[in-house]
Amino acid sequence: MRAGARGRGGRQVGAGRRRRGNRRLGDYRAVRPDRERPGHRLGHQRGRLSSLPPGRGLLRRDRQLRNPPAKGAAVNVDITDARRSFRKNKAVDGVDLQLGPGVFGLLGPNGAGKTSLLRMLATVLPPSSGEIRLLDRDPRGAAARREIRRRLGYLPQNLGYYPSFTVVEFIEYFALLKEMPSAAVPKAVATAVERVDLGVKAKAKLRTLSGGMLRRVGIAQAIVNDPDLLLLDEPTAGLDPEQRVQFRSLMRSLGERATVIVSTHLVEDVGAACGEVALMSDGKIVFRGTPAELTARGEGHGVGDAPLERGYSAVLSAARLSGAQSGAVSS
Ligand SMILES: Nc1ncnc2c1ncn2[C@@H]1O[C@H](COP(=O)(O)OP(=O)(O)OP(=O)(O)O)[C@@H](O)[C@H]1O
Repeated sequence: MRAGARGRGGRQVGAGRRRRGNRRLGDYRAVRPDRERPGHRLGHQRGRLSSLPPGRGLLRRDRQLRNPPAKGAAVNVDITDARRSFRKNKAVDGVDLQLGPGVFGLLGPNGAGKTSLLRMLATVLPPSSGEIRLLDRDPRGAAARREIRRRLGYLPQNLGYYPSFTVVEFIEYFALLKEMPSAAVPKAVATAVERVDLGVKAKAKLRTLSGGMLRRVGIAQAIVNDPDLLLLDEPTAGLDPEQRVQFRSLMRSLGERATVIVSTHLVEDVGAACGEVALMSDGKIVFRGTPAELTARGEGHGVGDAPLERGYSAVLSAARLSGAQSGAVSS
């Protein structure tokens, strides 16, 4: 741990900021889902890729994909028939998921519903219907939600940054939002900074950092409280290859104790870091298994340069065909 990562900004984050920050992190009741997308709007924003509309056809709900965690393991995520619509658009359309510790990859094309699912798990987007239990608590209760948020780490797709904050100040700010004991904050911040390999930039202002470095600051704020449930929405976007390799190793080590869910478009990240993977299409989970099982689905008929990409494209094509057929039957 480097001395440079010790915070001087903790005292600068006053109660007023903390109250405001809590609201911005997403109040279940205050969410205006039809108007607003990201949960965080703390400062200047980096652009978001616009989502394409979902493909045609919907698959039937796939209950046999349920695969409970090993007996005796903590069930940190337990969701049954979770749905979230934005007007007529079914962003999440009947998802069942039970997850214990480990690294779980979430794959799927643009608009498949990955971010919406993660936002529900992050308690910033209430489901339209269905049951969600996180860390053995029901997030509909205010006290339970607060406890979940203390033990949660969330890197949204678009995290806003205060440009004039230093790296340490920013991560400290999130540590305080997560209600960590103030005495524990400086060490936790220093550890998080080191884990994302930003020790040399600890005192740098955020406005001076590159996009990839900012993403690493985002990862650091997500892990500062050593969360039991870590949700990462495209964490490796903008990271260089060396940093991506380091990040995968960080995920594997975090996943030994916590439940880590990573939404990504990079199938190599899934192959290298995830014990299990789910593929979403049109709001549904259309595949769940190990990366090796996904690879096997592409043998002989997938499209792509890498074996895992062929598995991905084969499952997706089958799901789209099945969705189109069920759409044709019902119409
Ligand atoms: N706040 C919102 N208001 C209206 N529609 C939304 C909102 N959030 C998501 N959607 C829609 O829900 C669907 C799922 O979007 P979501 O962002 O969850 O997908 P995704 O799989 O994360 O996509 P990407 O890979 O492009 O990030 C899309 O059709 C999207 O346009």
